[in-house]
Amino acid sequence: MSSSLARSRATALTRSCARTQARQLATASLASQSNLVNIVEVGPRDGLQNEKSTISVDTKVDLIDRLASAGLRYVEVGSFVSPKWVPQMAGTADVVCRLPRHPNTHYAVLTPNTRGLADLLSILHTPSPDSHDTPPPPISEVAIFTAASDAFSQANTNCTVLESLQRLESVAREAQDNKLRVRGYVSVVDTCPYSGRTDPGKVREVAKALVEMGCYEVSLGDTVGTGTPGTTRAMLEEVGKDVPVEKLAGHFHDTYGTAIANVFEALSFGIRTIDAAVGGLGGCPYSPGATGNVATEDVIYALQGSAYGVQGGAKWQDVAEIGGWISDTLSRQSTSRVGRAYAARKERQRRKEGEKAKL
Ligand SMILES: CC(C)(COP(=O)([O-])OP(=O)([O-])OC[C@H]1O[C@@H](n2cnc3c(N)ncnc32)[C@H](O)[C@@H]1OP(=O)([O-])[O-])[C@@H](O)C(=O)NCCC(=O)NCCSC(=O)C[C@@](C)(O)CC(=O)[O-]
Repeated sequence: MSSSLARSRATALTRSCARTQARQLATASLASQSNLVNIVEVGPRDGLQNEKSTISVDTKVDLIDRLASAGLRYVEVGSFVSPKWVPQMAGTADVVCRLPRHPNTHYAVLTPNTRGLADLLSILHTPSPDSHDTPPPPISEVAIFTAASDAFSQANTNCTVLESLQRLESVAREAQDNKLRVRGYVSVVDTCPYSGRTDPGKVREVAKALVEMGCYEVSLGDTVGTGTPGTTRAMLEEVGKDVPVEKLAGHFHDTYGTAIANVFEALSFGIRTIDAAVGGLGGCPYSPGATGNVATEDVIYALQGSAYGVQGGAKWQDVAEIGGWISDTLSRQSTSRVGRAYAARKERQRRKEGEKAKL
């Protein structure tokens, strides 16, 4: 065999070994991963921020209490953002002060800047006037958010992506100094409502920057809800080059009806944290035309009989009841397919029992 042929065979062998090794590593890492899915319930924040009617603090606290009682282990309860930008989040300070205590449920709030974080910290650090023994409100985490396009970042937070990352660095540092975990969001990972298709390379760059500033997890937001399993996979593969899958979460809006398919694509990629909103509530006020998040009850229902379970064991029926209640309270239709089917089934049963009682 000529030496150049031997060299090229050796190179091919090395490449094929490297590919096999990479495949084995990926399989081993997936196999060692739990198949339990963490659901981040964003209904009280992402869900309510876009509602037209005013929502009382009582209703918000009641919603959070019901969600935690149903077994949801992680609830985003509001945002310390400017009320001029997002009026529905104006009562977040009151919500935080009245949070129901559920020891197994983590609560988080969004803080877009140091002003928002300072408002949160002043609540956490001010002793309760009633009793010095009362522990501070149970907030263990903040979420910071930016985007993969300048146009969306400008519309949502009045600055470019780069400026937002600079702004968020001090928020992340200060939050960690105050023993709060930090979660990051990247919006418009599939399409931007102002500038069109998003470059997955930009998503990768921004997600990496968030991890570098200390985010334990980065949630990838298909804000507009245009993603398909194909585009979602391509974006995840790009981001996965710089951010380990254990640090990624999926956040899918359901505008084109592909959110559940995208959830399963993300799970098959190795992601184990999915954001969802009860009743399919939600939408970003700066994402015109986008509908709500994937419904929590739809995600839990779809996971039945699959290889995955739900961390905390929340039942889809309980979540559908809450989705029905909050939708009625807000005088809107639930967009959860499961919630609607469940309500229709209950209505049929009620009618049947009514007819039986008449006989
Ligand atoms: C970031 C800012 C504040 C910049 O807004 P700005 O106007 O550039 O801020 P500013 O520093 O110039 O301040 C302007 C005024 O706002 C006040 N202000 C300043 N900061 C705060 C604060 N934290 N809390 C309360 N007030 C605040 C500040 O005090 C001042 O008051 P004034 O002197 O005019 O009376 C603004 O753009 C903002 O609040 N944006 C929030 C937008 C938002 O909440 N969007 C929805 C959440 S993100 C989302 O939904 C997407 C996600 C996460 O779900 C994932 C996905 O689906 O993609």
